[in-house]
Amino acid sequence: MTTRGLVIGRFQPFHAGHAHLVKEIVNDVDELVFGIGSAGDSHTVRNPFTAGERIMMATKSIEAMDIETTVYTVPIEDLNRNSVWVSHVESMSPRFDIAYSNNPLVVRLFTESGVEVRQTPMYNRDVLKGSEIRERMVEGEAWEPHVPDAVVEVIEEIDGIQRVQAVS
Ligand SMILES: Nc1ncnc2c1ncn2[C@@H]1O[C@H](COP(=O)(O)OP(=O)(O)OP(=O)(O)O)[C@@H](O)[C@H]1O
Ligand SMILES: NC(=O)c1ccc[n+]([C@@H]2O[C@H](COP(=O)(O)O)[C@@H](O)[C@H]2O)c1
Repeated sequence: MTTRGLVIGRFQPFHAGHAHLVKEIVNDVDELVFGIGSAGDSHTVRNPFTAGERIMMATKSIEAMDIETTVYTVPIEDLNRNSVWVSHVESMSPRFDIAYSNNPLVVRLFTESGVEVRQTPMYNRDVLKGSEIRERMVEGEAWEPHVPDAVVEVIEEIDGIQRVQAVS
């Protein structure tokens, strides 16, 4: 039977740590659901990019990684009710067997719902962190080495740096 994993994060933006994460998970599963969380949010300091923009970043970056695994990208909006969030995620996603996250609330909600959760190692977390990369964009410091080339291209296409600076 096909084993399918779900990973959920905001990916604001998709960075090199996320690329490591995807490589790690696809060693484990036959198919991956890539959940874009807080999908309704954009144009804020914490969530500058729209769900569509994040889908482009993730899809193009994962495509360039040349992996065999089928990846489904699914946008998932927040819900102001943690107790039913897992059902909400399940209603938006292909069926999955394992959820991958290091977020304590996400781990708790899936575990309480009886879903197996696996945690994965963090790589070079000093720099490979969305908040750090967004800060570098605001300050005009080098952020490009820390994201896949495809993300640099998408951010250029959408004039993303100007937006991140404007909403900061
Ligand atoms: N450097 C990293 N190496 C490996 N996994 C990572 C790394 N950074 C984040 N992750 C994982 O990616 C998933 C999604 O994370 P998220 O989108 O919150 O990224 P983030 O870098 O923590 O962003 P932010 O600083 O905006 O919260 C989480 O499961 C997290 O554990
Ligand atoms: N009640 C809810 O809507 C709820 C609960 C837990 C996680 N989430 C979302 O899951 C995602 C988790 O990703 P991060 O690990 O990047 O924070 C976020 O988008 C977060 O908003 C939403």
